[in-house]
Amino acid sequence: AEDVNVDVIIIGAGMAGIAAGRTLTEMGITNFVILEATDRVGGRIRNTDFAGMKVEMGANWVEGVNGKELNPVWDLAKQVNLRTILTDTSNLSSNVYDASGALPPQIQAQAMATAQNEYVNSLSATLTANNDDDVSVLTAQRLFGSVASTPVEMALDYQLYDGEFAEPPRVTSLKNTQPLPTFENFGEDSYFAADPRGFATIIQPVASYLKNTNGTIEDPRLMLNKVVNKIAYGDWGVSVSTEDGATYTAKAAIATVSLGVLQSKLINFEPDLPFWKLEAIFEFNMAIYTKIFLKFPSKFWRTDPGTEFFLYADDSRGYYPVWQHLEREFPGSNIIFVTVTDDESRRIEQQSDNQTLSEIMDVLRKMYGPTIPMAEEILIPRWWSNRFFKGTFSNWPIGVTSREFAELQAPIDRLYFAGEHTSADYNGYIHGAYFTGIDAAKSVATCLKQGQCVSGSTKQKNKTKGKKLMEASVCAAPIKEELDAQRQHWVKKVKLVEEALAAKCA
Ligand SMILES: Cc1cc2nc3c(=O)[nH]c(=O)nc-3n(C[C@H](O)[C@H](O)[C@H](O)COP(=O)(O)OP(=O)(O)OC[C@H]3O[C@@H](n4cnc5c(N)ncnc54)[C@H](O)[C@@H]3O)c2cc1C
Repeated sequence: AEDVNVDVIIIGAGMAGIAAGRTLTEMGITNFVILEATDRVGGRIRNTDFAGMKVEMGANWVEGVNGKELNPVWDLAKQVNLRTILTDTSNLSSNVYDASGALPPQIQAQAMATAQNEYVNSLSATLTANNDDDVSVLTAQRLFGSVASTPVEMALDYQLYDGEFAEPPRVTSLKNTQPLPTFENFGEDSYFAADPRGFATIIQPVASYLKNTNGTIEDPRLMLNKVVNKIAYGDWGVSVSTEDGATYTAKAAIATVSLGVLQSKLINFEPDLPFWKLEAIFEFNMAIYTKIFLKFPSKFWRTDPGTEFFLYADDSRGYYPVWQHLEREFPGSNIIFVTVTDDESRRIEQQSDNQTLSEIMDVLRKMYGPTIPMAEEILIPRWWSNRFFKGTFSNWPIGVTSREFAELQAPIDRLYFAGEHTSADYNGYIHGAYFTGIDAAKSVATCLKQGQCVSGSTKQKNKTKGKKLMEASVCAAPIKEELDAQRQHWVKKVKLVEEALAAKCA
């Protein structure tokens, strides 16, 4: 088996990993390898053939455009002349359906959703200004007295929150998502990538240091089909093993694998990651967002201006709720897609495509009547089942403080972490991944070139209790005593209740 020694190992060739390699190069470090599990560069930005077109199974939008700062992803899109279409959801309320067909414009429901969004933002600002504890988005909705309850309200609410974070308002942190830095800093607009070369073309300019003389990404340092299954680390450096039996040793490594992968057992860390790191990894959420594409022989949906998005308001929140046609992107293609998230994504990933198709046809017949044609093709991405992703993007849940988030980002010895889930302001997005790759590479360069290496937790010292619990076996005497004492306490209480009842019934 191979045994390679380099300065730095980058794990993962998504946006974060490729950006990290560019920054290392700019800082004079060129002796590195990029180990990528799949056979391609791009990670969660990936298109595929569908019904003679190219559709994006992963990231689709440049989110946050036309604002006070330039989104670096928009800059990249401009550099490669990416074909994009401005997304417009302003007309959504006139395009709502329920089980009995099209509904009249839902002006009131949409006005409520918009007003609520503003209220929720200002509450978040107040909490942050007063340094108050975080609450969930749902808590804010309850305070406002406007929890979505009818099917139409739920569909609009779903589009607004789950449609962005892929998890419901009851899960999502208010302080860390409302307002969202992506739209605050880069602008309110989003552009939908519809380019036959694929959205991943935006990585081309970032990867120029990996290009051969023909301009294709090909470099001996970029190693595809290399599945990392072990990372040994210490203040001496890192040693990374792959499933094919090779070992790579380096002064430092940058792991850009997704949060879902970190939460899985794919990579074995040696020594085990410290408790504070595990806690941060397991507290944060890997959400699931699934776009299901359908090809029809003919159109039965509206295509007049402003009808790109349409909603299905089912009694069950999140049941095939958000629809989009691709008539503007690919005229005459007769392709639409529906977005589901979270538990629905998990359910759908586990059943057959035919089962999903039949559920979808039932919904569409309710929306448009029984005579619509049958779909000819269906495409269901399965990001959650894929061991190299285990979900689609991270969502900041209620309960994770910024200090705990810093633990998610923090390096341990010479092992650094990057990837979308480590971006405090832009987690979940391509631009988040991009910034974290650059930042991690800068930290590594500072460590290797100037000997200034940071490591560890910001609250490691406060964490000794949890750490002790983790380290000690449950059978260790002191813990067993504590559990026994607790059990005794409850046994006593139950006895009291039993006695009281017995006396009453006697
Ligand atoms: C369905 C979907 C929709 C999205 N929509 C948008 C959107 O519209 N706009 C937006 O900005 N963002 C969107 N995102 C999020 C965006 O795609 C990600 O934030 C970003 O691409 C993540 O980049 P990354 O480099 O952090 O991670 P990744 O792209 O996941 O890169 C990590 C790489 O590590 C590799 N890897 C994993 N395990 C191993 C291992 N053991 N050994 C070696 N390599 C390994 C993976 O194969 C992958 O290539 C979406 C994502 C999905 C999936």
